[in-house]
Amino acid sequence: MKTIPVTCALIIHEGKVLAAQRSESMDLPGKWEFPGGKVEEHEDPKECLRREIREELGIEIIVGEALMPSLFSYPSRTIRLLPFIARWKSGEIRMSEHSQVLWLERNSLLSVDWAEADIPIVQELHENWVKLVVSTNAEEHG
Ligand SMILES: Nc1nc2c([nH]c(=O)n2[C@@H]2O[C@H](COP(=O)(O)OP(=O)(O)OP(=O)(O)O)[C@@H](O)[C@H]2O)c(=O)[nH]1
Repeated sequence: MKTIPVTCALIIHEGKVLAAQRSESMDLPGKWEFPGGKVEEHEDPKECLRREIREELGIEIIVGEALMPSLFSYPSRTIRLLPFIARWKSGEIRMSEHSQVLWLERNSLLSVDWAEADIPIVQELHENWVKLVVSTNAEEHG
């Protein structure tokens, strides 16, 4: 089976990370994820992520460091999830696909029901919170 590349954004703002809940009309309904989506043919992953976030949340982001990809097989498909640290650049969040979003702190990061493919990424973020979140937050405040 073909592996599907999927980008996702760990959007850091005010020392928190944005998590989005998949709605009933999506697959994995009710599961939490980092927003993003499938990379189109010949598309640059960072460009894909900026496009997906614009479509799903209506905001512009600055895409930064790539984290370790997560390869995961669901019963019907195998995905390679490509996570990137990102910052909120402009716009107001308007959800077009998700049922809700939450800004999570380190101590609430493990409390939501993550999509299985996201778990290694969530763990990496939890372990490296200071490096990944606190330093991104410092950049945000220049
Ligand atoms: N965006 C995103 N998708 C994820 C994550 N974790 C995870 O397992 N997935 C899975 O990756 C696949 C692609 O996600 P998607 O539905 O957001 O992609 P898309 O918007 O391009 O899809 P579509 O245009 O086919 O509707 C889905 O099967 C989704 O369940 C995640 O953190 N972010």
